[in-house]
Amino acid sequence: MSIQIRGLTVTFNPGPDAVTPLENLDLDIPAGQFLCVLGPSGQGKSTLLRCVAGLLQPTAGTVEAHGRRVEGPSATRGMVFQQDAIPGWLRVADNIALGPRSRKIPESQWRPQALHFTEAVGLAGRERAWPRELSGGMRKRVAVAAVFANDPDILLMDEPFSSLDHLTRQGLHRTLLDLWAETGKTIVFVTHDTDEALALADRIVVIAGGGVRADVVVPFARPRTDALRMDAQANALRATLLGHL
Ligand SMILES: Nc1ncnc2c1ncn2[C@@H]1O[C@H](COP(=O)(O)OP(=O)(O)OP(=O)(O)O)[C@@H](O)[C@H]1O
Repeated sequence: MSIQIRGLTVTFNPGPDAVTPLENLDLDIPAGQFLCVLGPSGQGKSTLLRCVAGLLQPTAGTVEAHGRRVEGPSATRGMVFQQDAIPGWLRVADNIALGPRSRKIPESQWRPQALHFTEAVGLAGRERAWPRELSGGMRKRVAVAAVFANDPDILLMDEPFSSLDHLTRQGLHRTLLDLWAETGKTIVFVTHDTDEALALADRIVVIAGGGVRADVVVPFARPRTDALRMDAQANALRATLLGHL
């Protein structure tokens, strides 16, 4: 599902203490793209994602998903947050089934998908575990399986892996890229880490000063390995991006 953002402006606290992280921002995201949104702290990345999610109404401008105006949250747009947002009182399997169950989808429809994504994220055999019995990386795997099991068209991910160590994060990158390749969903992934964006994205936009400061295509084939850190073209792209941060 494609996303069109036109003239997006968000002002918090109108008046003398007004903050306007986004001002007249335009962005088109084609269906199936893996877009990373990069930017310095406090420049409106999360605000942008919340507008696309329908969790925040813009002060001006519009967000459209597949040609329809976003006016509130919808199951067609799934979110994964930085915090461990999975409910601690639900076992792994119930966490992964939470979305379709709460939408009253018949179990015969969601059960095979839930099992598939449980396996795909590497949690087969842990279905009856409680979140507190899992590592931080495994809890993230539950969150990723849960969002895919709810079958949104668009995945909005706000620094989902930033609390994880390098190796755990790399593992989750591989899992996410495999699931993205398999399902063809549109992903908007916010990060402040240039290397994470280069590892994941088809395209990277830098958000700063209210708008899109840079918009680059990432030309590297997948799977991308640590060798990318040594690659001259990747270094040039990294330098360009860092120059905008
Ligand atoms: N609900 C709110 N009320 C008032 N100001 C807000 C609110 N949400 C965000 N802001 C302000 O808007 C600006 C942009 O915040 P936002 O969280 O979108 O930035 P960000 O780029 O995601 O930052 P970070 O990388 O640190 O997460 C900041 O100055 C923040 O303080």
